[in-house]
Amino acid sequence: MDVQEKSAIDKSAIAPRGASGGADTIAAVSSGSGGAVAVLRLSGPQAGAVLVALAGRLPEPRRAHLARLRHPTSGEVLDQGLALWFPGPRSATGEDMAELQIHGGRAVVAAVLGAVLDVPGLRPAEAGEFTRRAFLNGRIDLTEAEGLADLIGAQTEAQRRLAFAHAFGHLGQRVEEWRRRLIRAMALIEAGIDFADEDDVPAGARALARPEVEALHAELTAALADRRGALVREGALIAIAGLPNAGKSSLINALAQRDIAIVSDEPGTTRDLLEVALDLDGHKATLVDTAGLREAESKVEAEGIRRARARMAEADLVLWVHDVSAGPAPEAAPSLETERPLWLVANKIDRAGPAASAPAAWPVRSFAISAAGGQGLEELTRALGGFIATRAEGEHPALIRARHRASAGEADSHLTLALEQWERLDDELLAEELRLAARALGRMTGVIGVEDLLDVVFREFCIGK
Ligand SMILES: Nc1nc2c(ncn2[C@@H]2O[C@H](COP(=O)(O)OP(=O)(O)OP(=O)(O)O)[C@@H](O)[C@H]2O)c(=O)[nH]1
Ligand SMILES: [K+]
Ligand SMILES: [Mg+2]
Repeated sequence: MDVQEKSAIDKSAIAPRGASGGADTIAAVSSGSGGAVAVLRLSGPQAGAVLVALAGRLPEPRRAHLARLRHPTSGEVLDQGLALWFPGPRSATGEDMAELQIHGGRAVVAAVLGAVLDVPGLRPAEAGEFTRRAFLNGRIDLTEAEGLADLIGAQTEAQRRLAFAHAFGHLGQRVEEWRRRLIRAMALIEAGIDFADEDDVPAGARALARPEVEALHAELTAALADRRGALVREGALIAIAGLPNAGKSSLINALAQRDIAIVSDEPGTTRDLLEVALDLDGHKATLVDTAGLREAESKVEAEGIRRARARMAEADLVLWVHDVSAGPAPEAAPSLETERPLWLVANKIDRAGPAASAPAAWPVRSFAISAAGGQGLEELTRALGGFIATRAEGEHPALIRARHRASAGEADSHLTLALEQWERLDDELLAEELRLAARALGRMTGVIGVEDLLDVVFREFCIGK
């Protein structure tokens, strides 16, 4: 029986659109708009010929060469710039590639790109197509492609660091290592199937495989329990809660420095959840303003309160806002029916004076602020950034996206079943469970069965990447 999983995908089934036999040659501007220098990239079998047509000759591989760039048919000089030649397969996409660094002016870029695309057989690249070709040619795995998308989109320092590790193979290597170990365990069991009558196969092949499967199962379960990747990528969810009129909406407006929520002296102003994405001291967070918690006076308010409680139950942190001008903070932290981390934010210290601002002794962190006046907000922002940093720190987590968690979860459930039924399943069925687990892991890096996923992954890219 063949115990090796297919190690490469069937490329013909997922070749770039429009490809016939060999791929087309694609071209696009890969630099952002508006810079002094624009970078034009070409990939495909005609890249070298186009470079010769424009720059006069093929530069030495991977060396920048200053060249006059001419229109291939009219001979008109279009610009002077740097030409680079990256012969495949040792290029970013695995194909022959050319790069032109030209002046970034709109007219220059349009003229050079136009001249390139005038060459028969050349066409503009679709969004993410360079990266897609790199994946199809085995230069990167699917998790690395996602990492690149995240790196380009990273908005905070923590996201940049995570995406960088991700883009350069951290997750892919770990998952491939899991998969290889799984295939080894499967091979042991299948050896038992195929050669049961031969003497040299250890009788205890199954017994040898079990500790390895147990170890893998434990590692996968731990990776699934680790939510740090999601925390950095999606950001922390911070719910602002409290009694009506505590100043929750005032606080979200102050932290966002924008007028997001309606503030009024009427209790029960906020009904719907209001969310805003913020960069808190270099860390991404989503803040949610919620309806004040009390006995609802209307159906709409009751629904608002139900939503508030539901969102609080999911939050990484709840900020409990208390109006100190209305009396001292409650002696004990309010029961939220959930066990989320909770900080006390004593608000309106401008009104009550510093004496009243000292919050009651809660077993949590507390802050004294004025959402309206701005006091204490800087300290609160820094503490929130620190909270996210602490929760997200440590070695780079394995599972970052929902897609990764789904694959790992599927693998995990096959391993759980295999271990539970270990003695009852015959060799063939046991090996099948392990094979299904290996397949689920293979989908994460894209070595198998990812045709349906490619559009989802590569859609995130911009043109030229
Ligand atoms: N003096 C003072 N007033 C404040 C402060 N923060 C909020 N307020 C006032 O308190 C009142 C209620 O503020 P909101 O932000 O609407 O309170 P809320 O908690 O969102 O109220 P609901 O949405 O009704 O639950 C408004 O009149 C605000 O102007 C503060 O720091 N100092
Ligand atoms: K209010
Ligand atoms: Mg409000």
